[in-house]
Amino acid sequence: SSSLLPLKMWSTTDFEFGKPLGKGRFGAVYLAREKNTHFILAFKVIFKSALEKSQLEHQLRREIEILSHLRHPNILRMYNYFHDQTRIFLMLEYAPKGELYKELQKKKRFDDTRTATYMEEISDALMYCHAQKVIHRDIKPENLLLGLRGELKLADFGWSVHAPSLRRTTLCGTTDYLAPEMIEGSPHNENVDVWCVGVLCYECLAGYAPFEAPTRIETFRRIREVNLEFPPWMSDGARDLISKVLNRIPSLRLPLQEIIKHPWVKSKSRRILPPVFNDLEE
Ligand SMILES: CC(=O)N[C@H]1CCN(c2c(Cl)cnc3[nH]c(-c4cn(C)nc4C)nc23)C1
Repeated sequence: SSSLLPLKMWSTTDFEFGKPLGKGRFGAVYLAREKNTHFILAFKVIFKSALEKSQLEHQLRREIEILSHLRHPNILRMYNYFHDQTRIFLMLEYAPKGELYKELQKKKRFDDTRTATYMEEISDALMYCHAQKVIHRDIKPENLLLGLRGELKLADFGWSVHAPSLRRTTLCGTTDYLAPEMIEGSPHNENVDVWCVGVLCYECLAGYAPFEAPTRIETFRRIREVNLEFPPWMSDGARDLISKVLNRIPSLRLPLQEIIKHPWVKSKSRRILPPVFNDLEE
């Protein structure tokens, strides 16, 4: 059986590299193709020198440890990883339809069917993460990719690689998705993820984030007060779901299991699951 074979040690010579898909502080993500099988994947290259300067080695180790065990149709897969003298290489699933936030910028806003489908997909992915004791997956449109059938792929693994056009140019990244308990610095649990699902649902349907404000301080105040106003085009079903998820008290937020069963999600979602097939190392 394949378990008797020594685990294949990959190297860059096994691949042909294509265009950069995104660039970041630590390196870049390239399109790549395995030479023998022509298998297409995304290669994240991280420079050890940049990593050492930022003391993020432990975070990268933790992220690699977590990601290598997560297998879910709506979580971007990490097939393997290896390193050479100067760089670390993460072999990642390639998401052919790119980044959700670019799609949102293009379409301005999504309809109920598309948004409810995303809500079912991301809730299922997060239920799977929470079952593996993995929380706080920095959910925001920049960290969500789209698979072959347009399905959501949670692509977060610690620090985001920004494609050439940065979306939110605020200093420390977007504040729109921070949960109240994160702003107050109180301990956060997996319910921060549930809050982000509510913010994402609103942003997909409205075309802008629910607590957006000219300054970060005002955004923080709107978050703490859960100052929610819905655009006229937002359906009652969506307003009901968002109001039950965006609760200031983490434990009172509608749990993921209930989001998936919510009448608006049940009636509007058109989720399709990809067929399971053998992937790179099997
Ligand atoms: C948060 C983050 O990692 N952002 C980006 C950088 C490239 N990366 C990708 C990763 Cl890690 C995986 N698959 C991707 N597919 C694409 C992409 C496809 N199109 C048509 N356009 C793009 C862009 N990008 C990726 C994710």
